[in-house]
Amino acid sequence: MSQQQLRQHLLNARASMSAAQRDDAARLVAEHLMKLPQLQHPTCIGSYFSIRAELPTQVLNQQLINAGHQLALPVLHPINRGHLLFLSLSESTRWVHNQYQIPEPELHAQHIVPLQQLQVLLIPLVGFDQQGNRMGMGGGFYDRTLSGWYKGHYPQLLPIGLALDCQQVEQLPRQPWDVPLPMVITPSKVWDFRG
Ligand SMILES: Nc1nc2c(c(=O)[nH]1)N(C=O)[C@@H](CNc1ccc(C(=O)N[C@@H](CCC(=O)O)C(=O)O)cc1)CN2
Ligand SMILES: Nc1ncnc2c1ncn2[C@@H]1O[C@H](COP(=O)(O)OP(=O)(O)OP(=O)(O)O)[C@@H](O)[C@H]1O
Repeated sequence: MSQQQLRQHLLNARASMSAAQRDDAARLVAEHLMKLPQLQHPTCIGSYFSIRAELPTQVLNQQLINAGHQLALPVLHPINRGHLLFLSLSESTRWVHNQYQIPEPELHAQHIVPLQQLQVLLIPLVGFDQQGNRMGMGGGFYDRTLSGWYKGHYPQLLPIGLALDCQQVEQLPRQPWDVPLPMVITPSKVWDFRG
């Protein structure tokens, strides 16, 4: 199976679940997440605005805000193509749609949160394997975001992939730029890939 066929296969698996099943899954993932030591005091968390059949994050995001965490959401970088910026959310955040029709906070330079300030980064997955290798939508956005982390630039940051159980495969082909995740959370389990 080619990379593109595998991505389509995993997207189909994800889409075959009902909205109610996905909501149940999101509740279980939120329970796992909220128990992590990193979330036991108010902190700064990068999250995402879920679309289509992704693990839903709207309820989870509100739960994190209610627990006192500061959230930052991804915005496609307007100049540095293929890169993401993370913008802090507030009650006055205005939303715009990006080129993929994903809602993102309106870009204001003063709302940019550098990765140095994030303790946790929640990452949408199309698939993941038993070594923590991930597959995304194919834009390389999170590969670029994670490359600095992989080099040790943000030692405080814990990247966590969020997924449905049906998104796990035994082994994904690993590209040179792929950064394996230290942790993935699915409804059934917290997958800790750290040595
Ligand atoms: N909710 C969410 N937000 C996210 C991501 C994500 O995967 N999920 N991203 C994760 O990287 C970034 C956006 N990357 C994306 C890359 C491709 C497509 C997508 O739908 N691609 C279409 C082709 C569309 C086109 O080329 O115009 C496709 O593959 O069918 C979506 C998001 C940042 N924000
Ligand atoms: N660190 C990087 N620097 C430059 N280009 C990169 C980097 N990481 C990935 N790319 C490019 O991005 C493209 C997409 O990579 P890939 O198919 O692995 O995306 P993905 O991991 O599925 O998507 P995403 O990271 O958006 O979730 C590749 O063609 C690759 O050349």
